[in-house]
Amino acid sequence: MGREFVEIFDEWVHTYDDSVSGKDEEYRDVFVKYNEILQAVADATIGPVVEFGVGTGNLTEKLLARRLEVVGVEPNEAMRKATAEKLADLTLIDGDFLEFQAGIKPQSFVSSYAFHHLTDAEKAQAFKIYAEQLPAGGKVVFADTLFASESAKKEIVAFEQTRGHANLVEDLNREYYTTVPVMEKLATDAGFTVKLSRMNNYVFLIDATKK
Ligand SMILES: C[S@@+](CC[C@H](N)C(=O)[O-])C[C@H]1O[C@@H](n2cnc3c(N)ncnc32)[C@H](O)[C@@H]1O
Repeated sequence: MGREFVEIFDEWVHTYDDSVSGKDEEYRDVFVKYNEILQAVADATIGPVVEFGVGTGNLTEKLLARRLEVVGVEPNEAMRKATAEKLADLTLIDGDFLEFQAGIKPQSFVSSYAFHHLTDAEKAQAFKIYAEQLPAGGKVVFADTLFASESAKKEIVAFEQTRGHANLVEDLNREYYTTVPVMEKLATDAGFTVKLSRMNNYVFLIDATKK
């Protein structure tokens, strides 16, 4: 579920690691401090952990470096193949934020740069699923683009338009980037205490702990 954007990554898989390292001018601001952002997610995680939207495995590597038990969930076949080549021992399954058979009892659900593929209604559903599966003290740690408000989003989209970043503008309009107050409410309503911290001009760290 929420898989409507999966095919975009059939192409992007070939250049994704260039994008995150700042070589794609349009996305440079989105990926500012990429490695620190992923490290912040990994540092806030307790294992065993289910990671959604693994992509090319960059967050996974940081989780494994902490010696956490990880099950990767990735709906795009080309991304699964790229990550399996890098991390041969990783348990990596086809699935998504809402439908996954991880086969472990996780203490955390984590993700970076992917939760915006879900509508806000699907995000609410996801938090409920995680609340049911986690013990008290269990974590949801996501890094993703969020906007302070709908008007802040409009201003940023207009700014990117003026500087000719048409692909980024299309992405921001097409996918389900939500706001800080909405994300706080979705997590709180599902039974989490949530802390949001700004990581760059786009990305926030969402650190939620089950009550
Ligand atoms: C922008 S990439 C992020 C990759 C990696 N996590 C990172 O931080 O670089 C988004 C990833 O989410 C995956 N994805 C798309 N829809 C998804 C869904 N509904 N559930 C889980 N992952 C999804 C894509 O296939 C892609 O690998």
